[in-house]
Amino acid sequence: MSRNTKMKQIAAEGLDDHYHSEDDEQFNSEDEEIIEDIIIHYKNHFTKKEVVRTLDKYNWVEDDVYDALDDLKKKREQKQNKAAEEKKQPTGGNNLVKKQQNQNQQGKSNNDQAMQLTKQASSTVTAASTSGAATTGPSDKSKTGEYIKIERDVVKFNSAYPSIEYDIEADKKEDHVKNMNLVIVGHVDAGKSTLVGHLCHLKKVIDQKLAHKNEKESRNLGKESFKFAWVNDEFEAERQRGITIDIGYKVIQTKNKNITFLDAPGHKDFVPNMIQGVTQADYALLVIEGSMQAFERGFEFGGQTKEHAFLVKQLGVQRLIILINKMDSVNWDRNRFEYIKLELTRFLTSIGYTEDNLIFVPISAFYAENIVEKSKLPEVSWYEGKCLMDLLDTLPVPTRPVNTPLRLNIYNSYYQKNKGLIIQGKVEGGVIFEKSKALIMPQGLIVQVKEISRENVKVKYAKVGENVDVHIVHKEDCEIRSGDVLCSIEHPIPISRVFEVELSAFELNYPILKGAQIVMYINTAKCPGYIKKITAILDKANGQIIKKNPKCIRNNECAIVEVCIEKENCMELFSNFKSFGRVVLREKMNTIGVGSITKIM
Ligand SMILES: Nc1nc2c(ncn2[C@@H]2O[C@H](COP(=O)(O)OP(=O)(O)OP(=O)(O)O)[C@@H](O)[C@H]2O)c(=O)[nH]1
Repeated sequence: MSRNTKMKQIAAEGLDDHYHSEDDEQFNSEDEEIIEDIIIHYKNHFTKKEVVRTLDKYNWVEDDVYDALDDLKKKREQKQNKAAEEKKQPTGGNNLVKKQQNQNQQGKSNNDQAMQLTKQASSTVTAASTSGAATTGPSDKSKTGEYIKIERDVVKFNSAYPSIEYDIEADKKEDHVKNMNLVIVGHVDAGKSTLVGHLCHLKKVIDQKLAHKNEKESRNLGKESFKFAWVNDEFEAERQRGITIDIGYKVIQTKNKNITFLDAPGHKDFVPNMIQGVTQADYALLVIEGSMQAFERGFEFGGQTKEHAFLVKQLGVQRLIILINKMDSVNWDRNRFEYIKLELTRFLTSIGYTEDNLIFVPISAFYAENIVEKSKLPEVSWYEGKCLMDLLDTLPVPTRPVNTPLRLNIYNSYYQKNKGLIIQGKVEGGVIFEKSKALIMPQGLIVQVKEISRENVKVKYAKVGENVDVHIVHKEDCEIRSGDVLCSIEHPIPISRVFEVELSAFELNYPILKGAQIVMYINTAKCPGYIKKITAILDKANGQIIKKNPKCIRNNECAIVEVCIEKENCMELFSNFKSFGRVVLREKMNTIGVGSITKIM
């Protein structure tokens, strides 16, 4: 019987004074676990006695206990802060970072002021320096929950990192399966969500009850054709509009791999969400609607096929599987397939793909033809290639940079009652270990990694390429956004507001001028800013400068520009970390360029 039930029983029996103090009490293991969880959650804030007293006071109703302790903690902190303020003597360094953080949080930072602060800061990470590789174990000098003084070293920002050896083979018991991330892109309504939804049905990734529910509800709304798409499109707005808005994640196992399918939205308005999916992907599936007129609609100016293919390439995905979908609606016409293949090959090779890296498969996502099994329909007998899942199973898992400092790109975070803060993200570099310390940037906050889980399974460490949930010891006042980075304390990711980009301009309605207001996407972070300087126009073929200090950048030109963003953000040289060194430029809902960071200032 748990303490909670015990208390209720005792209360019912009118024996409220049965328990007096912690000293004369016996707790069963469940009680101990609850007490332990609370103590861990409020590390260094409450004693066991205080926790037990509060639990007793609130009849072991945990939600009430957490609320009460939260209140108490806040009050104590306010009191302590007040006392500290009174004592405090003005100092330089640490206040500088706080000041920057305050400015960032309040969104009030004025460009020149922040630049001034950036220049004043000197050149090492003081509180964080540790003897070994900080990513492999806790640092004894730095304290969890402490904001450290991140000092800027532009020379370091612009040099290569040392190679780091991680002792991960020591843990042989842990079976790291081959993980692969696949993003699914394509023009709106091409059938991306239907494909993932149907795969989930066939692979029994979703519960049959949910499948029936989706079928029934979509039929009642006259939208039965979306019954598979609803597996991913769970939000009301998505179902009403019949489109995907946010990235959907589904993990499906093949014979040899765990494949995470990232279902990206096809609609023009949600390209930023699509970019978020692409930045996590090893390969991309480009879904094309094969029906008459539909391919043409998606392929022409204003359609998303070209923009998606271009972004996928520029964001570093080299291999594309092109699924020509809805082939049932054209009677599996081989000529239609060959025509689309020809047109797409022409375009895709013009933007840098090699023919060897393009694979075309005719499919019907709705009728599951050529998806998990090769189609047996006589109309499809002309297709000699593999079905989608067999193809995916044969793709090599890309080699990933394990010997780099830890870089975990955060794309979501949420607070779980009784547990603390959970960070969801992808390890882009190095290794993250449970019970280690790491740094959240750009905040400069040291955190303790309590637990790591992959696919809801606890693991001792996670390597580059893996999507994980990281449970960290919670710090209430730390606001974490998509695009922040959990990184090694010893080798923190650079942060800056000003940087140089080698940019390829794309689909411009009018030239880009100096001072143009733009939105930069650095990995998944959205950074508003402006073009500070146009340094040169480059020859696309050989990268040589053909014009210095031009007035503007025209469509399809390649240029070197200096960009200034409103707030400091995490970034890397493209040559150090591709995923943090790539940028996408958008203006008024259109993607106007893609580039790589060549200098951090
Ligand atoms: N005939 C036929 N229709 C299909 C097929 N695949 C998808 N559809 C239909 O196409 C419509 C759009 O499908 P979705 O899966 O929502 O398309 P999407 O690409 O995910 O759309 P967005 O996420 O909004 O970009 C739905 O009505 C599907 O039933 C197919 O193989 N054959």
